[in-house]
Amino acid sequence: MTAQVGVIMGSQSDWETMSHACQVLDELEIAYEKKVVSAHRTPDLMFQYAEEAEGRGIRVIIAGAGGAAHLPGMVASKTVLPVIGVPVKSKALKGLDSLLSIVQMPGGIPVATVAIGKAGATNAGLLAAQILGTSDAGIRARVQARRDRIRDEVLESSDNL
Ligand SMILES: Nc1c(C(=O)O)ncn1[C@@H]1O[C@H](COP(=O)(O)O)[C@@H](O)[C@H]1O
Repeated sequence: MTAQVGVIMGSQSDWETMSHACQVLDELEIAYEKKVVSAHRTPDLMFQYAEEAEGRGIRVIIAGAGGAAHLPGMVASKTVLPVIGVPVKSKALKGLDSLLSIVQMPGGIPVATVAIGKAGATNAGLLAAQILGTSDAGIRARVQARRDRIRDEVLESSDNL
């Protein structure tokens, strides 16, 4: 199946976080590709990836990076596909640096920024699914079923107090 979501990250060390986005996509039966691409360390590959993604059938890009997290914004500058930025938790500043680097885009080039770390990566997977779901009833139904399951788990959690 052709990948509809491109999951990219600045370093292999981001995988622990970004794997949570991929888990959601697996769960919702959405085809994706995953790759290490860095604005800083592999700038030519980054531009090539951003320029070629749409032509390969990618519809949404999830980009995770930590520290001076320029990857999501730079990718967004080279494609009109929606880019979801995941701030990876950094050691020195606990991801606040990543968050601010990703969220404070100049007007005109948006990056949809989620929360720092695992919850953000999970939500990035869900947001990508919801974007694809606007034109795919099957994905919409699977997202709704996941919501229903979470609701039921929360309602049942009172029984274990
Ligand atoms: N922020 C970026 C970019 C980028 O934005 O292009 N490339 C790598 N990195 C980040 O550097 C951190 C440390 O990377 P290493 O663990 O490889 O030293 C990672 O969180 C990565 O996302």
